[in-house]
Amino acid sequence: MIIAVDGPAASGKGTLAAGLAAHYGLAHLDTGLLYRAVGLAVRGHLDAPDFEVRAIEAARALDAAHLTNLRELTGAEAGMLASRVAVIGEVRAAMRQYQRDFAHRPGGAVLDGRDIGTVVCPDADVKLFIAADSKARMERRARQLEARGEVVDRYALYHQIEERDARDMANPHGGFYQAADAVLLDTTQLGIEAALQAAVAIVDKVMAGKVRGS
Ligand SMILES: Nc1ncnc2c1ncn2[C@@H]1O[C@H](COP(=O)(O)OP(=O)(O)OP(=O)(O)O)[C@@H](O)[C@H]1O
Ligand SMILES: Nc1ccn([C@@H]2O[C@H](COP(=O)(O)O)[C@@H](O)[C@H]2O)c(=O)n1
Repeated sequence: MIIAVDGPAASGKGTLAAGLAAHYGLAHLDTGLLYRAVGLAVRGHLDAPDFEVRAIEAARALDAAHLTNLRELTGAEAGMLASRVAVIGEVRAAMRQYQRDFAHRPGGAVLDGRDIGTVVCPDADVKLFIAADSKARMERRARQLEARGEVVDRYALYHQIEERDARDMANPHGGFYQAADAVLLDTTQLGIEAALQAAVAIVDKVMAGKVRGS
């Protein structure tokens, strides 16, 4: 079984994807980490004339060894850098096969990101699109950063999240929209456990429908 989980920044899709993977015994890939790793690899070259070339080279050279420094990868700077490299078509193309190979591994997988249900795995068995309002997402991200000792300016964080979402949605190479066959799950009013229960219920219902339809 392949489950695609897409949604905007800090909507909780990574938490849900990890929970679904544990529930169904599937492997999990947070595809945002791939873009974050490429972003960090070209940090300091944002205004250089060869920025795109460097980003494409970094994407082509990416492997699992670049995904280990989770503290740096999950920081705010990496998130902004990721959304800058994510608008480069060749960067996305370079990482597409890695994601598809992961998805099609024996035993199944859950992938979360922006374009999993639309571009990376249009053939996924179940597609979820996770939403939550901007204020809830900002508050979740603020608490996450504070829990690891960072000082948070909530006003700046809110605008960072909005700016990143706007860039992601306007990305002509991005595929960041709800797939026609994705189920929308709005978690604004749901805690982590309730959101996971709702996601499991959706997956079970979609898969039961497939069995009945086959
Ligand atoms: N339903 C929820 N209620 C409250 N907090 C939540 C909920 N879902 C996730 N969180 C918390 O919000 C923070 C962000 O969640 P998570 O990393 O899963 O989001 P994300 O959509 O994967 O973010 P990004 O794509 O920007 O990396 C985490 O600290 C997580 O524990
Ligand atoms: N499938 C994806 C995943 C991520 N991106 C870009 O990376 C940024 C960081 O992603 P997070 O999920 O870790 O927040 C995100 O803002 C996108 O620009 C992507 O394009 N496609």
